[in-house]
Amino acid sequence: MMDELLTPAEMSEADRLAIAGGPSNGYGLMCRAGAAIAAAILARYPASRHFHVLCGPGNNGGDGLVVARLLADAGCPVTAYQDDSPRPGTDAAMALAALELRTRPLEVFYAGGDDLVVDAMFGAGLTRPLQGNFARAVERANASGAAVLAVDLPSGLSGDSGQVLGGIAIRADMTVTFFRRKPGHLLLPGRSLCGETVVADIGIADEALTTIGPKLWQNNPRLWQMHLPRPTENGHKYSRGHVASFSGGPSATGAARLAAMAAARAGAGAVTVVSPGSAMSVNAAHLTAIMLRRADRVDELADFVNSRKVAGAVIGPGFGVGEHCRNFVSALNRLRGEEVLGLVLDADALTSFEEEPEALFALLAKGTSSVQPAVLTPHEGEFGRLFPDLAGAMRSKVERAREAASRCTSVVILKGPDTVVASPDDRAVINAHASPYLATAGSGDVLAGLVAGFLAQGMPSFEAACAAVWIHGDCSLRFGPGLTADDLPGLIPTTLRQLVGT
Ligand SMILES: NC(=O)C1=CN([C@@H]2O[C@H](COP(=O)(O)OP(=O)(O)OC[C@H]3O[C@@H](n4cnc5c(N)ncnc54)[C@H](O)[C@@H]3O)[C@@H](O)[C@H]2O)[C@@H](O)CC1
Ligand SMILES: [K+]
Repeated sequence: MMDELLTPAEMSEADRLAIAGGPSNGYGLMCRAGAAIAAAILARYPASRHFHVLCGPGNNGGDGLVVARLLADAGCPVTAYQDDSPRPGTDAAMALAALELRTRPLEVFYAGGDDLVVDAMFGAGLTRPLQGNFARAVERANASGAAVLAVDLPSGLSGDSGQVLGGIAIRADMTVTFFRRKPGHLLLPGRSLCGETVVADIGIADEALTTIGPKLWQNNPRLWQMHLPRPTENGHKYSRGHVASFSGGPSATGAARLAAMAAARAGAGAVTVVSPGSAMSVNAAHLTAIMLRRADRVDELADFVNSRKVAGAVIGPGFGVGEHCRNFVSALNRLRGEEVLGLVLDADALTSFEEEPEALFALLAKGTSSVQPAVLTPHEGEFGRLFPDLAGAMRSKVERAREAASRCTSVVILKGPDTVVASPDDRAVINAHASPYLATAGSGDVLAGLVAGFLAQGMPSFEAACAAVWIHGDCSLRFGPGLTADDLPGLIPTTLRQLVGT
């Protein structure tokens, strides 16, 4: 499985373990890294007019020096640029000694549109914003019109957070990294600066992962496919999970119906829209396969959940912000682990606790180890209301989601073009499987319903959340332009069929 993501610190630990285990030493690994890059260049950009290799002072620069040597050996017109020679005794110093070309200072670098630029200035070791000749080289490379291939990471980009340190970074067409991807390859804006990312095998054995124990993955069906619900021959509708989706008032009913339809398409055997009396007729006019039940008060809600064996609930989309919402969330949470198996809180159910997030966290922490955690599905705005100190880009999106999941003892789906799913047990995924067309009104309601549909069928919360995010994204990729949230539920079966068969 290649889905593990390693932070730069974990990657240097993998390097260390590989070197300790042999047979390659550090210089050997560097030569393999350089060879993988040179092979990618000759395969993808063989007709470049000139090859410019920009080298930094560390091992990333060392990889570049190996690339320059191999390209020169292959008869390519190549220039290597480096300002400060690597420290004596380092692997990069060995790479420089083996290079028969004389390096040029970075300030003379200039590329034309038919050239190839190899960015080997900084990789995992970037610690501060690019300045001086490095920053100017980045500007010239980005403005050149030449194809750009980044070694390990585009220089200027943090491999940890996917953020650009100091506002300037290489914009690559292709990035070749080693052993496993890093979070910065998937988180934005990093992902868009990497271009196509290729992972090269440089001889680091997978056993290194056993020691490192990474808990972050790229979201992929391999992580959760085995948990997807499959109906049994003798199942009946309630044994396939009954989902309740909570409607707002007469002018805010559509979101609950979208969530309800998604839950049904996820395979829940029965789905009910629970509606205030004032919106019963509006909901009734739009529902067929989905059932309808009135509940204005907490006791009506509890009665319904208990008598109809509700196994999953989604509340928040269009529900309305305020005390009534807080009371319903509290009531559902009390039933969690007793009758309601899985609870999804979205939109207004999150915003309703804006003034007192700790009250929500205290509610959600009540679970025993046998109770599945609730699932919260905030976008950045809602996230900022519940976790104001974690808002903004100062910390990596993965760290922020993990901290939030731990605080609220729940699985957190921090939505966006680089959605992160984090579990209170520290597992997390980054999702890159989605189309930008998914940014459309109501799409989050469908996601929340999908999660509830899977939870109601007994899927564990983290796996249910990861599956819902990926499947939601897959639907958007298959539909493309013109996608509306109404289209999404109808697209779910084709994706599910590919994952679970017929
Ligand atoms: N044995 C290994 O560890 C291997 C490492 N590899 C390469 O090594 C790279 C990591 O090497 P390093 O740890 O040496 O890190 P880098 O080569 O990314 O940079 C390290 C140096 O740059 C300095 N620096 C950081 N930010 C700077 C800035 N903005 N301006 C000026 N100087 C700055 C640091 O103080 C340090 O001296 C990987 O990205 C990969 O390309 C590969 O060769 C595979 C094997
Ligand atoms: K680089």
